[in-house]
Amino acid sequence: MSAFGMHGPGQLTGPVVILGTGLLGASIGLGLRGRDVEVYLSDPSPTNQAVAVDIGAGLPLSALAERGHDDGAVRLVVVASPPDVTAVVVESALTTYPNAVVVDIASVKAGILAALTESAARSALDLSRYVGTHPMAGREKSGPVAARGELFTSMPWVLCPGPEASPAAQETARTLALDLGAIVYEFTPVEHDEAVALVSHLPQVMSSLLASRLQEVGEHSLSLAGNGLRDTTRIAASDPKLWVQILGANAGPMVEILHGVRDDLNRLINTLEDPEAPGARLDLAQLMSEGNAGQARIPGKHGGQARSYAWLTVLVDDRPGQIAHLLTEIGEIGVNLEDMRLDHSSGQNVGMVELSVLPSRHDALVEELSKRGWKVLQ
Ligand SMILES: NC(=O)c1ccc[n+]([C@@H]2O[C@H](COP(=O)([O-])OP(=O)(O)OC[C@H]3O[C@@H](n4cnc5c(N)ncnc54)[C@H](O)[C@@H]3O)[C@@H](O)[C@H]2O)c1
Ligand SMILES: O=C(O)C(=O)C[C@]1(C(=O)O)C=C[C@@H](O)C=C1
Repeated sequence: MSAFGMHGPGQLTGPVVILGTGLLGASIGLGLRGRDVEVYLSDPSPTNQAVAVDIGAGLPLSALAERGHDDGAVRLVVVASPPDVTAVVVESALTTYPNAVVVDIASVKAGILAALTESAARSALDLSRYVGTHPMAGREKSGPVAARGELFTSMPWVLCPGPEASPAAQETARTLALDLGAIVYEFTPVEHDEAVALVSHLPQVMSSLLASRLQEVGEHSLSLAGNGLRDTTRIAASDPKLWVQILGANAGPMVEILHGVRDDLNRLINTLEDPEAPGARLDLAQLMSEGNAGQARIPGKHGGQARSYAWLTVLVDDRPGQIAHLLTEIGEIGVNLEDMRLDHSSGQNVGMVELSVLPSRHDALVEELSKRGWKVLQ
């Protein structure tokens, strides 16, 4: 596995065809249109296709011929369909667009390459033009309405070329990812599936398991929900149809990891059943510090080393223009924001803007914002 740095934007040339215009397909279309690449969109759902066109992710595929192109002119096809139909859609794209590189972006990779390899053994399928890829960027929402052109900025994008993928096809796939601002990694399909089982699929399962505990709880208890619960359950809102396919296609690596989680849960249950037993407190401390050690290993933005940021909270009146005003003032103060979260206290006309900055800039920002009349909580 290896990682590649960024190059200047806008090197990909069209026409590009995107098959599947949901969250990911429409986000890729928006990102490419932002770089003036010619993009054509197709989706079996007329509504998803029309919405993607309306938000500016590209033109309907029917416009390809109207613009004087035949199928042979298409340079790149991005397959952004659900995982279970991806191999079939890739196969048909390789046939329909004889000169195009075809990439897919499905969340699991080994099964798709295996299905295509099997088809190629029976037919004249040209897998030198196919590269499996996976942008490690998404949202808990689906469909083109949730699409964002900047979704991929500074996020990992994995290339998983099969043995037949030509160097030119791999270069096109890499250029797509880099043009959309991603950091490119190269993994084998099997390495990829094992890695995402831990860093993507386990978090989804844990979040869903946790949130499912909330189904029966009374509203009285739920009214105490704070950020701990929100932070750990955001992705429990993800699309079940997509995740049934992802988990089903990566069952082997998941089962191995879940056995380890089960062992840890058993250990915790045993400890809590007798919290006064000798060594019990030490066990709990060890569990927490093992979590600390794992969390500290998660890389920060831009694929760099893990880094901790300092947070501050600014209270803003809940009226239009306040957040824009705050951000303008932070720009004037000259501090770079690393992250931002918004929250509202129920029943109060006040919003809370949580800002994260480099620790070395924290105190100066608190002081400057306070001087300018903002209410800052640290
Ligand atoms: N959601 C994420 O966070 C995320 C992140 C990275 C990769 N992915 C992968 O991207 C792909 C798309 O996911 P999404 O989140 O955009 O889902 P989505 O449900 O938002 O969009 C999927 C789209 O594919 C269309 N579609 C269905 N059958 C099709 C077919 N045969 N041909 C072409 N299009 C078809 C659907 O109508 C829909 O518009 C999936 O393979 C998923 O694994 C998702
Ligand atoms: O941020 C989110 O909503 C995601 O969960 C995105 C996420 C992930 O990072 O695990 C989920 C699945 C995809 O295959 C890729 C990205």
